[in-house]
Amino acid sequence: MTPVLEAVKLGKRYGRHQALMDCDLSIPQGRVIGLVGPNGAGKSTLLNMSCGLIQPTSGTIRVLGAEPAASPAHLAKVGFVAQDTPVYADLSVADHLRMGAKLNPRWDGPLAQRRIAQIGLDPKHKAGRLSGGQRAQLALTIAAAKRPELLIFDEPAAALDPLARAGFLDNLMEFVTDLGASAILSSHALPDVERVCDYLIVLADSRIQVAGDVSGLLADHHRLIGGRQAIGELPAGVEVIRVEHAPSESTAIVRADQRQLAGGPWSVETLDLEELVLAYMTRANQAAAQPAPTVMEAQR
Ligand SMILES: Nc1ncnc2c1ncn2[C@@H]1O[C@H](COP(=O)(O)OP(=O)(O)OP(=O)(O)O)[C@@H](O)[C@H]1O
Repeated sequence: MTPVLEAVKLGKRYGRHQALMDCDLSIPQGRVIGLVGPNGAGKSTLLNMSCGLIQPTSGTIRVLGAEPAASPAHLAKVGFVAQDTPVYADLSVADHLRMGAKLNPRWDGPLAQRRIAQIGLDPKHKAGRLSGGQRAQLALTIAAAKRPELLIFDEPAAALDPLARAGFLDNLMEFVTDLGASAILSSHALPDVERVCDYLIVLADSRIQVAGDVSGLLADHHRLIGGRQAIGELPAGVEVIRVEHAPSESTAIVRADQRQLAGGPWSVETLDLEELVLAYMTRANQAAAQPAPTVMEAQR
């Protein structure tokens, strides 16, 4: 099956600043993908490129088997809700739906009307007077009524209170299920990602740190606790993501086959998604803080 998003050596440079570098991705269809990473990691850059709003400066990106925004038909297959869920302040809710119907060949009017009624939005209400939560719901409704194959959200629930956020994410999941669509959402809220996403991308320091099915990633990563020497001499093939030494014991977050770890002088524990993400973000942060090698060192 064609990947929903495929990137090869994808890069984006803004002037002298490299916002994305050497990103390789191949995401299967039908997933809810969480894109996480620290501020300035390049998440919006990747999402904007996926929608064709900005162009790569190196490498390639394909969305649903074609270049992003390759044609009007391709544009219709992708629903995008940008950061801060922008709306036209002077237009009413009903105007937004009319505009959606005009611009989108597969517009599902009944779905849009039903949703607006369900969330209690007054069609006559000016969008500029909606609360952050109502605006997010309007934007979600418009994106879903396009009946896209892929929904892309840049921090969709950032401005919402916990209850509104839970409602918004439930609605998002309903849509994804009803439409049989894939969804990519960037978020800083790791519990949200853990709740709704089955595929994870950690982006930090302009690079993909790790990507894959959440269940597979959780099965492949472990917390090892043991003596400093044992944790310092792990078997070959065990990838250490993060290690911390305390006076009494050391802890390592590792990627390894469970069998490689059996019988060692350490205890093996499972990780949750938050710990896994933080381990990769910390590693990227530490790597970025290392001074660049001198020409002599690099040549050695
Ligand atoms: N139009 C632009 N011109 C110059 N630099 C930019 C531009 N857009 C983004 N950048 C820079 O590129 C880097 C990545 O930005 P981006 O917005 O993609 O990060 P992000 O991961 O979405 O961050 P956040 O979580 O804070 O929204 C940042 O250093 C940002 O300052």
